Amino acid sequence: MRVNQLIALLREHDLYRGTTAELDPDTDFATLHYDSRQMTANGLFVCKGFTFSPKYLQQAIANGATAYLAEQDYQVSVPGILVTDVRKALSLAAQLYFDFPQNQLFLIGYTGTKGKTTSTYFTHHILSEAFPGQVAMFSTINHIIGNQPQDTFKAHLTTAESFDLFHEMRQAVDNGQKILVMEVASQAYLLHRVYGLTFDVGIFLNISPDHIGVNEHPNFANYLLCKQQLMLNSRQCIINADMDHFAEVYAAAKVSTDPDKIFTYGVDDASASVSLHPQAATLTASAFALTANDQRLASLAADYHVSVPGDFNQGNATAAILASHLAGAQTADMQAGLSRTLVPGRMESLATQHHGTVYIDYAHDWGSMDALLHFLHTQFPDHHITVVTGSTGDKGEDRRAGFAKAFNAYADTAILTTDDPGHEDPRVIAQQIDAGIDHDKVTTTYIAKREDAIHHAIAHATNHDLIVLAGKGEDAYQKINGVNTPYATDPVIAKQVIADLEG
Ligand SMILES: CC(=O)N[C@H]1[C@@H](OP(=O)(O)OP(=O)(O)OC[C@H]2O[C@@H](n3ccc(=O)[nH]c3=O)[C@H](O)[C@@H]2O)O[C@H](CO)[C@@H](O)[C@@H]1O[C@H](C)C(=O)N[C@@H](C)C(=O)N[C@H](CCC(=O)O)C(=O)O
Ligand SMILES: Nc1ncnc2c1ncn2[C@@H]1O[C@H](COP(=O)(O)OP(=O)(O)OP(=O)(O)O)[C@@H](O)[C@H]1O
Repeated sequence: MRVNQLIALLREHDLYRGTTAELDPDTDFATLHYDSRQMTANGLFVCKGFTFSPKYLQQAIANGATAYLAEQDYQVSVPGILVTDVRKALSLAAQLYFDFPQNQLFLIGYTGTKGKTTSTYFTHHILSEAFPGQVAMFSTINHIIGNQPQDTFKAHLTTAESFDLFHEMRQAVDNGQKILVMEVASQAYLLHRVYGLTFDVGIFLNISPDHIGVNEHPNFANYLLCKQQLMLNSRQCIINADMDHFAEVYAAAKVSTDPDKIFTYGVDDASASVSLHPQAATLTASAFALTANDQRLASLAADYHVSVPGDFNQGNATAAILASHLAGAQTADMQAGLSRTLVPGRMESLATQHHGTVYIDYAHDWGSMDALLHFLHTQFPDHHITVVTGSTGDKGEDRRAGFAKAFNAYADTAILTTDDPGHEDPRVIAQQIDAGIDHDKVTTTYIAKREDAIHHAIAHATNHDLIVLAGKGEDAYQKINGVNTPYATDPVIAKQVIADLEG
């Protein structure tokens, strides 16, 4: 990466402030990195981060950095390129270093408080029907950058740091991928991980208060603003017409996108581009039909079957249908892809012979718990609903009261247990949830060990029961006092309990 090209790019974005010492304009950096431990010879080191320390720059120089990119002059032995915003500069530098891989991909990005992972999986499955072996995916669970076993690996963040994002995009392109579907967290815009990136399709699923607090968003307005950035940075937009703040999100989309390229969907909504008509829901799947109000989408008018239950998943599926259509998939691909998609830890259902149906679901805040329990309560009103859950420590304290609210509305029994307590006492977290529970409506028990809580719930259930194991999905750890303590996972434990009980 030539320094003069980098400076030109930084100037284009009005980020460049000068250098701390003379830098040969023909300097060609062999490496770029933001982690001193990864630095190698003739590299450009990027100084960024809440916990950044100048000693990292010294270490990077010792490892081969011949210049640095930063917001301040660190007065070290190598020259610095100074910028007004180093996170934006890192994103641009990464694009240049990896030769703008996004230009060789059809890019689909999902934002929303809930449903990003599920919709991303739906879209990946549909597009893989249409374009086998050519669809990359960056989700909270897995990244897929090619077709070899080593090209699928676990994610660290919902949206990766810009450098890692463009690195993986480059690998995906080199592996023959033509389309990328990815999740775009609000944090990604807050921390400029996707700065300078334009999506071919940006989808806004929904928004409800979450991720507000220390190290996240200062308030809801900032959370909404960050999420709206996806609309401002997408060539075509898809928006859920039924969500809160729809008008504001639509207005944001219109700032940069012709209304002809903004598509909406809603339940029984004749004014949306496509209208979703829910059909029969079963304990383990759901079905719906679409009608098109925008004649360009007439081919999407059809019946669809989704292998994961939940009315909210019909909305997620509709978003995926629209996004896949814009990427070139056919209706038959959508029907096949949706019927085959299972999302790890999201509405996974286990049928038993004598102990009801067990759901494993990632619901870990009020919005998701409410959506899940509302669905079960309204669709299966004759069933008894038992929820096994805790709430994470060290963050999201308002989730505790939110859980109680959802239980009061829709649950019969709550078994409070442990879920990533961090540095807090899980019993105290459970007491805080319990404090909001109306005990005339909801029978509540505390069982500290999650494995025992799951056993208790299933063992006491009959075929009249729906048991929801909420919050952990397929997480294989409990975060306790800063340590990821191994945990067998909810599905493994539930399957074992069912096998022990039923043989
Ligand atoms: C508070 C926060 O958002 N932190 C994120 C941020 O950290 P940062 O850039 O401030 O860097 P840092 O971890 O303080 O480290 C400082 C710098 O020193 C460098 N370093 C460090 C040690 C060393 O020896 N040498 C060295 O050079 C590091 O490489 C880094 O550049 O950028 C890092 C990537 O470069 C992220 O890993 C990190 O996410 C933390 C772990 C995190 O948990 N973030 C959450 C809030 C998050 O982003 N969540 C969203 C999902 C939200 C949703 O569900 O919607 C996500 O996208 O996952
Ligand atoms: N459209 C939706 N509306 C409300 N709740 C939903 C919706 N889609 C999924 N959920 C609930 O939210 C949980 C998380 O879903 P998913 O992982 O797809 O969302 P996400 O946006 O990736 O979430 P997170 O940001 O928490 O990782 C699900 O397990 C389900 O309970």
